[in-house]
Amino acid sequence: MDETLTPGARRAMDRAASRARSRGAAAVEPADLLAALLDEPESRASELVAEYGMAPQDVREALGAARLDEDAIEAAGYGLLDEPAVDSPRSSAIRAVVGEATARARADGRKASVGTEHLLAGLVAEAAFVLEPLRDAGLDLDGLRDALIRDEAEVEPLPPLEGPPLDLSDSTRTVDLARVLDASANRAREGLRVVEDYARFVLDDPGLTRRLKEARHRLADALRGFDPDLLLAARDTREDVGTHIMTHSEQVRENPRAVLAANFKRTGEALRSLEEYGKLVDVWLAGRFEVLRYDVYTLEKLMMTAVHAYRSLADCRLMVLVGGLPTLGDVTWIVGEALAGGADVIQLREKGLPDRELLTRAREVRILTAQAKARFILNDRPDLARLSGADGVHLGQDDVTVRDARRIVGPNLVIGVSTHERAQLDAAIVSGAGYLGVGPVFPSATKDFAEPELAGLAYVRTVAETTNLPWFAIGGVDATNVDRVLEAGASRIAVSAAVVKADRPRAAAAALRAALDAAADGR
Ligand SMILES: Cc1ncc(COP(=O)(O)OP(=O)(O)O)c(N)n1
Ligand SMILES: Cc1nc(C(=O)O)sc1CCOP(=O)(O)O
Ligand SMILES: [Mg+2]
Repeated sequence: MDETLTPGARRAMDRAASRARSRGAAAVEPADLLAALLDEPESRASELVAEYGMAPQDVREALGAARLDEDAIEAAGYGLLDEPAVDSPRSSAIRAVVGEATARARADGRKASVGTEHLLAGLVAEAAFVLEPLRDAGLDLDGLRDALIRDEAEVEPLPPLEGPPLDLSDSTRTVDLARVLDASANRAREGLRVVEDYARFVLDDPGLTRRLKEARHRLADALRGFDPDLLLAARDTREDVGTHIMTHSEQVRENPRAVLAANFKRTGEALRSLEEYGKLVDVWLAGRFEVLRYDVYTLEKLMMTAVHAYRSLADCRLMVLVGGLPTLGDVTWIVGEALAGGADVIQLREKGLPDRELLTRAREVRILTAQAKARFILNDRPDLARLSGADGVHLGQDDVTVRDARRIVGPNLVIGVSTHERAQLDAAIVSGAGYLGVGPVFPSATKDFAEPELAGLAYVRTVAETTNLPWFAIGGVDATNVDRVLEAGASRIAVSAAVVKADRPRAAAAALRAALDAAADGR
């Protein structure tokens, strides 16, 4: 480790590593660090979070952290680390967080020590997606961000301004204002473009790209409210003192995700500047920047959720839904066969089992999937998904909403949503779904659908053209028709009967896997 931590920050990093280990995760993630920071109520990070609306124990509860870990540790047979886990692998997100924290500590003039408040600032700056869901539970995230993420250039307090406020009848002052607006307009335009490039080229997501493009056009439209000649005439980039000031955190970007996070931040700040200084020109116009700023916050949340989902499901292609089996032994056997055949996601879909029995089965599937490095999704039940340490939960149109489920499962679990038509697809994406079920493609032996309810291959084609969020074609898919599903644009499928009711489940899964892999190689 190259950064120097205060004892409190070091304890937090060690606890984060223990939490990651107890989840069976390969690397420490931002949510591990957040929960670990709040384990000590006396830490500066805990005090700050309490100051901005949430008691640390409420945050942990909202994250599902403390109980989840204890249950997962117990269920998976892991022990908490006795030794400090300072050398545990860190995800790229955590590295960005610690890099930012180190830069913040330096800016505070405390070269020798990164404190818990700097780690919290790093999380707010580089991994805001773990804190976003806490807004619903009462966290004033904007206040916390304002308190922690001051511009480093601002650390040296400026002397108070003397003299009268901006006088727009004075032409010099008009030029000053025009310079502010021009610079902020450029920052907002550029920031949005960088973010759009991420949606377009990294996520390859047509829906998100379109929404960002629309936001860029709305910005351009609002900017027409200012006199363009005046803004251009006031531009004086060579003499702008700000162009020569580069902070450490502006120079270092660890990965494309860090570029994305920094540019959302930059765009939000520039829009705030346009809004505030715009009030001196036209209050109504200022309101348009405010609306745009909130839209950008929503897009930030959607995109960060998508990035998280891509990362957790990027390589997954074959989901097998397991359910309707008489005993735990049957479940264990089928899951083992499906995994051996190449399933990389197991969804436990049991209807009507007593909760306790369902949780026992879920915990068993969690252990089997973790051993095989596969994902585990629980159908219908966010509460039991959290208790069993699942990677995610699947919700249908009649199940609890994504918003409500998020409050139960916390920020880390992926939430999948069933969609059967275009309107549901759009709504699921906006709701923050991490992946989608797309079907029913064909009549199913597992679930009854009336003929008009079949979404068919046409819907598969629509989804393929609309989003690049991970999605699974589902409903009657088997070895006889999988090629048609793949030709329609699917690259992932979810099946039940084709594997669970097969004479040789392992071979059935392997045949589907081979078809999926062949299609992926051909693309
Ligand atoms: C991947 C996937 N897609 C769709 C569903 C169906 O969910 P839902 O509509 O809630 O129906 P039930 O499975 O609960 O009967 C799914 N489970 N998985
Ligand atoms: C549970 C379920 N949901 C669907 C949907 O379209 O939302 S299709 C389906 C059944 C999936 O099982 P099988 O592969 O045996 O048809
Ligand atoms: Mg359901």
